[in-house]
Amino acid sequence: MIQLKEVFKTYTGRNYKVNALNGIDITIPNAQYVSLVGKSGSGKSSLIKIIGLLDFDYRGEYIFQEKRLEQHFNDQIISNYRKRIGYVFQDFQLIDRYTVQKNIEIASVIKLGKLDTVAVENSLRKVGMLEKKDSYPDELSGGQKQRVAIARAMVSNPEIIIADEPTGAVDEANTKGILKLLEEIHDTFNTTIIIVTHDKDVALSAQRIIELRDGRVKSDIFC
Ligand SMILES: Nc1ncnc2c1ncn2[C@@H]1O[C@H](COP(=O)(O)OP(=O)(O)OP(=O)(O)O)[C@@H](O)[C@H]1O
Repeated sequence: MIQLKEVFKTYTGRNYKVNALNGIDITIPNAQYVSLVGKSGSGKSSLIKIIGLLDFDYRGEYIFQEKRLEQHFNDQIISNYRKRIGYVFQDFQLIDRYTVQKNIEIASVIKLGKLDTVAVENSLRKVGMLEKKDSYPDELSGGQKQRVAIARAMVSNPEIIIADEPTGAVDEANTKGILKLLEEIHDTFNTTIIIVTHDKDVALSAQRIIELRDGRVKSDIFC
């Protein structure tokens, strides 16, 4: 379970101060499939960076699987927590000069601290991309690249997948394929899925839709 209690995030610079999150209270039980929506600037990215343990500079409380996360945690502890989260990005963030397999292998080394060839093969199989393991990212369609990115997220067998606009750069047919894949992962492995989207249909594919406005939860609907 993920719990955020009264979370505030402020960006400050020499000439600016932006209150991006203004008291977020959210509980997401394990194995829930959630979409996070809201207008541009409403705080979605700020929120998933905190949930995804990519930003510790906030006020409030974050409880991750019953453990309160502390901002002074050292890198080793943080990376142990990050292993439990898989990230999927709109622009795939694959390394173009490496094959599909090598991309996943690198993630295995980073996330697991070792090359786990079985985990690499399994995650490519799960997303139906094992046959393309020797291809380079620029030989793949957008939908195929996103499948590889999902395989990369799966390599550490994460409890949570955070997907930031995963269908933002693919066409309608591939959007359906990616949503089906995320749904299968959710159903098969009980993975918690948090998907940020601007697309109403994508949002509706989730079990729950949380809408942010001005850094606050505007609505929280169970579908
Ligand atoms: N690094 C930063 N420095 C200063 N302000 C920032 C920074 N990142 C975000 N902001 C501001 O914080 C607010 C929330 O931004 P955030 O990126 O979280 O919103 P969002 O809902 O993800 O937007 P989008 O849909 O456009 O990605 C906005 O006013 C934004 O300008």
